[in-house]
Amino acid sequence: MSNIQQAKDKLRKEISALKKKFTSDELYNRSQEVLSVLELTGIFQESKTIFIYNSLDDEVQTFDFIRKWSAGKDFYLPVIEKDEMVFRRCTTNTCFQQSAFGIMEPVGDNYTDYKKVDLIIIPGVAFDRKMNRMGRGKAYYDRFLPKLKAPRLGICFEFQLFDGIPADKNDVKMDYIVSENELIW
Ligand SMILES: Nc1nc2c(c(=O)[nH]1)N(C=O)[C@@H](CNc1ccc(C(=O)N[C@@H](CCC(=O)O)C(=O)O)cc1)CN2
Ligand SMILES: Nc1ncnc2c1ncn2[C@@H]1O[C@H](COP(=O)(O)OP(=O)(O)OP(=O)(O)O)[C@@H](O)[C@H]1O
Repeated sequence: MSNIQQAKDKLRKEISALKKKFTSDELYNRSQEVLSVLELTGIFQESKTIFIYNSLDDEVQTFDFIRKWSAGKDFYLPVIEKDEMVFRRCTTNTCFQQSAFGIMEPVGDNYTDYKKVDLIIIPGVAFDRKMNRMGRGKAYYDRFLPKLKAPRLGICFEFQLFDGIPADKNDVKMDYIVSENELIW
């Protein structure tokens, strides 16, 4: 394993320990703060077709947010299919199926009209103020993002945001990062 991969794994463990200090209620409340910053941004307000994610317990919680905005915006969620990430529509009628990672993935057709996407909202384990992002170590987003021209907006809790994190040439940079306390672009 390279030095960068080792440094990333170490940081993943550190973040995982930090997250354990918060109850799920605290993470839910912080999620609401992060999302209220997101709602203030022009890029979110102006976007209609949005790629987002269905959160795991330790990520910014998106479930209520998607429902709240689903009348005015079209949301799509990731599905892992043959080790590739694809996106499917999420409406109030969508059926979900639990993936191997424990994520609820929409059932239905894959959406491939990538040029219509206005914004992609991306989870991460850690981000830095130079716009680097580190994920869960499977490179799904790093492989997917070059297919899309839409602005990339990372969302995270403040304790996941650093001045610098380990990054290499494959890591795709964010255009915006939003936390409870910061909006970076
Ligand atoms: N909410 C959400 N959905 C997503 C992602 C994500 O990061 N968050 N993905 C972004 O890629 C894709 C799924 N990728 C995932 C990759 C790893 C793990 C995971 O739980 N990994 C374990 C460690 C597994 C291991 O032992 O290697 C972990 O992080 O604890 C989950 C999802 C698509 N959907
Ligand atoms: N675009 C790519 N194509 C092929 N392999 C890649 C690509 N990006 C990263 N990898 C490899 O995949 C492995 C995991 O990468 P890395 O730790 O950067 O993932 P990550 O940032 O956590 O993933 P993700 O973007 O899915 O959240 C590394 O071995 C890395 O070299």
